[in-house]
Amino acid sequence: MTLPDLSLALSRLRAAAPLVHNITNQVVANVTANALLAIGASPAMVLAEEEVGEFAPKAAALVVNLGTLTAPQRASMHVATAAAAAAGVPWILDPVAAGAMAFRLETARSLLGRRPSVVRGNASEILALAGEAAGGKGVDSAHRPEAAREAARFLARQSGAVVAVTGATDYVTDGAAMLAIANGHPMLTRVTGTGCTATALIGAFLGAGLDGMAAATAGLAVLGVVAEEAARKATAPGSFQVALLDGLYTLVDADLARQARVSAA
Ligand SMILES: Nc1ncnc2c1ncn2[C@@H]1O[C@H](COP(=O)(O)OP(=O)(O)OP(=O)(O)O)[C@@H](O)[C@H]1O
Ligand SMILES: Cc1ncsc1CCO
Ligand SMILES: [Mg+2]
Repeated sequence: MTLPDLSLALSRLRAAAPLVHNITNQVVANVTANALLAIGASPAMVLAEEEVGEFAPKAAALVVNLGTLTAPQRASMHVATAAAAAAGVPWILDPVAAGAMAFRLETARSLLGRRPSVVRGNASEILALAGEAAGGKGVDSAHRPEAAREAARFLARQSGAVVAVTGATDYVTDGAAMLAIANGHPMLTRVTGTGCTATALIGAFLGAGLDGMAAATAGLAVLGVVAEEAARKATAPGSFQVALLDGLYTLVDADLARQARVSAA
């Protein structure tokens, strides 16, 4: 396939300033809200089962993240994704630790039936969803992304979603084409919620009207490019986290297009 054109992706996002509905975990709620504001989106964390069906149709995109899943949250996720699907609002699933616990795996599988536009996970999560390997070190991956490439392709074919598997190199597939994004920095693994941030950024690009392949590629390229610059400025996790947030705010289209290392894989 031709590579997604990232040259105007950021301008489109900033012009749209999409309202992004997040049902996410309690570790990263603040981090991802700040990342979405920095990139130019409007985040709202709306969780109650009584509210999500009203709110999801008003949003430009919905982000569903299983990181600190509880039974009430699961009920909210089913209401929100049904409402989003009915209203044509694109949504993205982050199946945090799906390989490590049965409740999450079962929840992720049932949500997959609600037709997410994108699923973004680490290698262990994607392998688990594809039924190929249980495990994961809690929320961290116990596998390399290369080990989950074909599982991602299988899962994309089976679910109809674009599947993104992250790690040192990220892979994005619609079940046929496969793209690699070779940006990023190991410091991303020393700050919590960078995968969740990747998912939220992809959600923002979906909300700006990009299709699943383009949104996933843009979101992952943005985070990777910004992380490289942040790692040049900061050499430890605390200052790196701040530099990452600043970089999301200062990044412009031309730098993204020049620094993104996206290729067919
Ligand atoms: N070794 C690495 N080198 C460069 N970039 C990396 C490396 N490992 C992960 N990344 C990047 O870090 C980000 C998060 O990916 P990761 O696969 O660690 O997510 P995750 O395990 O779901 O994270 P979390 O659950 O903590 O949010 C992605 O943008 C990915 O490209
Ligand atoms: C540390 C942690 N535990 C549950 S969710 C989360 C954030 C990274 O996924
Ligand atoms: Mg994760």
